[in-house]
Amino acid sequence: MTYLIVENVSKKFCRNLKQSLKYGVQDIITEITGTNRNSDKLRNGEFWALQNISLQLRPGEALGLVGANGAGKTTLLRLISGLMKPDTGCIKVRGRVAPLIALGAGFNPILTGRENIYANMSILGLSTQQITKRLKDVIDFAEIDTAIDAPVQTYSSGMAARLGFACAVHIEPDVLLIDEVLAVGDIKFRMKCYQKLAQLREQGTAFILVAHNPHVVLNVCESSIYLAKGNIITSGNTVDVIRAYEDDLNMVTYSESESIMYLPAKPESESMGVDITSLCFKDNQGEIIPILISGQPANLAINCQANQNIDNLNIGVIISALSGQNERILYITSASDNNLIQINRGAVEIQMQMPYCCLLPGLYNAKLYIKQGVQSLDIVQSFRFAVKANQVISQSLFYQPHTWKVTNTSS
Ligand SMILES: Nc1ncnc2c1ncn2[C@@H]1O[C@H](COP(=O)(O)OP(=O)(O)OP(=O)(O)O)[C@@H](O)[C@H]1O
Repeated sequence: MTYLIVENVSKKFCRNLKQSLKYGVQDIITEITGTNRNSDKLRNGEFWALQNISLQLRPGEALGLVGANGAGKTTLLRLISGLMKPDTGCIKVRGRVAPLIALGAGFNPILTGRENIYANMSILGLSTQQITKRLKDVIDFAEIDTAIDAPVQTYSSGMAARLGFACAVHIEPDVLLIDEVLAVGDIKFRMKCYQKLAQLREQGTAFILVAHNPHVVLNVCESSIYLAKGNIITSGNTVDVIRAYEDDLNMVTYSESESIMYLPAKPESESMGVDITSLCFKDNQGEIIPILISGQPANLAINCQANQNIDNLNIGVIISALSGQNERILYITSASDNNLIQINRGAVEIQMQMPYCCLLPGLYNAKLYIKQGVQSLDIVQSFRFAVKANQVISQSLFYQPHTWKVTNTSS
């Protein structure tokens, strides 16, 4: 049995409002008159928000939908929920579909929470009697208490979101469409939502979960689809799909030509005796590594030109993540390693050798300095590099190289 079949579905939009309205009127006329709409062709100013999308959903199945902003995820959920019609292809749904697209957005602000429960759940297909029977469970789940008889416009966004989620899950849908909504609410309520979803799943509810955060999809869905610019890039096992998505996310702003950074030669008057000439990562064989791999060796090669023999050098490396909050991840100095460095006149390569790169997949920035005591001799503010993984490790904060060992301890 299948709850949902999406077959070769495409949807086009037009960004120009005036043109879009004109096309809308044209479409209505051709639909009424039954003439050929040519809906598989783009008209001037139109673009495909989704193209030839096919998927199936069986009872109890959880499908993750990942992709960058504008990939078409919400559009797909809107089509499945019946809020929009596809331009080509067809969507077959068996049973009741509950869209949780924008939690609380469907509420009427001047109606009370209780009135909104009736309005919302009846739109989703329940009779007044059925709603009355479930009312207490919905209010309890949403933890709204006495505020249930106050207008929804007096609710905090968290309260409205909780009420929206409570309504959707208590209609006991066959297919639940969830768009990013699990990101709302406090941790306690989020845990409750996950438990409720697991319970619904056991009862046979299937769902599609859209999330920007790959952790959420990895935790909940066995299979996933990665959408980009309206097309399916990969589908199948969530672990493989998330790996492909994360690799693309990390590489999108990084080109391998950045893997070695050359620094312009300084005029003699500006040199402090030692100048950094290039930076790159190398493997243990001395080959340049264009992209680091979590868990594999990586040696930061700092090439310098020294115009004299110098000793007592302190090399500092500060690594921060370019994704996220730009927080500092690593701060290594040769001085704190009790390893003040001595170099001879001429060209020299200093390596900061890491037997394992413990960084997670992502884009990073390294800041480097060479100091002698408090005197700064050279500094590089920004050397960008990328890290990827050979396995999915995004549920961790860093990569810990490890092996497993079993010892039989029975005598
Ligand atoms: N009603 C509309 N009219 C015109 N363009 C639209 C309309 N709705 C969506 N789009 C466009 O279609 C594309 C897909 O949008 P959609 O909202 O489905 O992406 P998304 O993957 O859900 O993105 P996000 O992660 O930012 O929510 C985008 O380029 C968007 O600007």
